[in-house]
Amino acid sequence: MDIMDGHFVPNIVMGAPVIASVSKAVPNIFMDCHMMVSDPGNWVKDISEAGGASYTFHLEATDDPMDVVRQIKATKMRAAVAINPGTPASEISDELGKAVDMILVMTVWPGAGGQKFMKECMPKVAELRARFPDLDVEVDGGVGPKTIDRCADAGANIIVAGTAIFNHSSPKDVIKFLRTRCDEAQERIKRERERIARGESVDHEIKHYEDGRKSGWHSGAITPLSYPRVYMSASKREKLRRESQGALERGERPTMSSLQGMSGLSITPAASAVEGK
Ligand SMILES: O=C(CO)[C@@H](O)[C@H](O)COP(=O)(O)O
Repeated sequence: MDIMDGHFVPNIVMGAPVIASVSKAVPNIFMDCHMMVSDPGNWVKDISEAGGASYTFHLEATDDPMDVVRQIKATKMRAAVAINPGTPASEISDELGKAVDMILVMTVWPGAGGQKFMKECMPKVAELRARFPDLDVEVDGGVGPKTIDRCADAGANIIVAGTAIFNHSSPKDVIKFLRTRCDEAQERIKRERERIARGESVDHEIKHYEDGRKSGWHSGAITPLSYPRVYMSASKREKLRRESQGALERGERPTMSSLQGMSGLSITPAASAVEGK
């Protein structure tokens, strides 16, 4: 459930009343609420009372993430923290990683469906999987059959997919495919981790992906050299971070067209996704 406030992101999509309606119409539905909002602490109570099961807030939207986690944990909801493409994984402290149930690594700039998957975010997934072996690590944005292997190999075990599912003639098959790839990769990562714990070596597997590029990492290793801590130049990271936090800090907001510019893709209107279903 994508909740957007038109401030943290340049788009507005539903709020607690819609969550409550869905909850009423589909009893016991598990609603993973991705709060793309400027003031994440403000909506915890409303979303919980509306039937939300998991509350994901953005690290860029708060100065006190631990306080937001405490507020979420005071309800029955699971707590999760999301990071934008410009935010390094190292911004997630050990304390925060241990306090949440899930970390969401955005693979597009939040604000709209139909954008291009940013594979540059994959090292962050691998880093977080290595630092928090038992945590749910979610990816969201441009994920589908063509990009799932990168996500699964890096260690993501929870997938959000919009266009790939709603625009397909057989959504069930796509869901099954994505799930199977993640489950297989998770088994492999667990085996690798066990071998590393026993002091055995693990081959550095280089994978060749459909876009002709290759990459690979020790997905189960915990040693700092096994995953890149810095995956972008410091200046690029700062630039991206400024863009991502601009709305809050300078009163500037990314626009729908700047979002398109960042991803390099056209944006699928939500209405056509629904029609596709
Ligand atoms: O939260 C977001 C974007 O803000 C995502 O959930 C996208 O809406 C996923 O859509 P696809 O990229 O899979 O089309």
